[in-house]
Amino acid sequence: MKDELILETIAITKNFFGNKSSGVNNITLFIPRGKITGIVGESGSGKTTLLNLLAGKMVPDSGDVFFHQELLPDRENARQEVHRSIKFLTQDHYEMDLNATVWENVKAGLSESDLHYETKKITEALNTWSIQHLHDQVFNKLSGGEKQRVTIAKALISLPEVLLLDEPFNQVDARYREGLQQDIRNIVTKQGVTAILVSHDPAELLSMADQLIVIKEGEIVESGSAEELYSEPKLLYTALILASSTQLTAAQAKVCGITSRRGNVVIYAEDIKVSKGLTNSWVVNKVLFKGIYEELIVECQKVQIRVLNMAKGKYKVSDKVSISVRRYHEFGKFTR
Ligand SMILES: Nc1ncnc2c1ncn2[C@@H]1O[C@H](COP(=O)(O)OP(=O)(O)OP(=O)(O)O)[C@@H](O)[C@H]1O
Repeated sequence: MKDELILETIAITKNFFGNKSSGVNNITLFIPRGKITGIVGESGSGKTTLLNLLAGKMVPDSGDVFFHQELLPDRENARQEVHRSIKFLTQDHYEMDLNATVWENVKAGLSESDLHYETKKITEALNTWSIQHLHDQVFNKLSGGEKQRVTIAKALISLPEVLLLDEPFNQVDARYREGLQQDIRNIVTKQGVTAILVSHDPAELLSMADQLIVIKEGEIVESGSAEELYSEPKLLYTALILASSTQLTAAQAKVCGITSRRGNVVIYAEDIKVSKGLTNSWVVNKVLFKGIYEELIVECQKVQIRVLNMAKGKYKVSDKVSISVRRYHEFGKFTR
């Protein structure tokens, strides 16, 4: 069955100061209802601009945005229902009352019909987002992560149809982050909310997004399921942005035992195995601590590659090792 679309953009362009290298260019995009769409791209590629256009916070210079197949009105003129149906969650907390308490802020997210159940609804929301103990604290005095959880609680208390998330978890510490990601997933699957997520964390996008859109210089350059794009990236840009990896020329790849006909090789850190024995022609240059695993930088004939190593402590700097490459990706010289 075909996915029902909730938001569509047809050839939208937004340039700042007439500068064609900024903003977004000619983007046509279909957002399926009840799914998480992830948007990924290097800094300045236009991700936030695209979210602003989808939220009606910016008006495109040309092209149209449709919500439920109707032209999306801009926020200034928008009917209240559209405002309530599309929630935009940023880190600047622009919709929060900085001097009001957590309780008052979350209450401000309630729709009129929910006001009868005010206490019950707010208590539930505070519990869901683990902020019940902060209910009488002033918003401005909270930590970055606490502010973010209050902002999410307010945005979701009246169950919007679409939730736009711009780097929603990057101020939240690791202890809460996974829980919040799971909560957003649950809201999407159980309540049918549609989420659009911008993040710089590939692991977050790959684990959360049903479909991924890759943006470069304001244009969509690749899209597909998270798994597809990770396993079979068509572009060098996508491979480098989605995984911890090493990019090699054909000559450098030869040192790793790879004959490349296309000229550019990318090896994901997880696809290289390091061991002691056999040729031992590689040397461990660096051991990077990454928490539950390590990344090793190993070198041979001036070629350095990045290797994911789960056996923490097994290798130290200057150790001689052998490598075997399980999988690699090849790209043409001019593949962007
Ligand atoms: N209000 C604005 N006025 C002028 N230029 C802007 C404005 N907003 C964005 N831009 C420019 O448009 C381009 C895209 O910016 P945008 O914030 O959408 O990128 P991004 O992909 O979200 O970046 P980041 O990952 O760093 O947040 C950048 O070159 C930026 O400088």
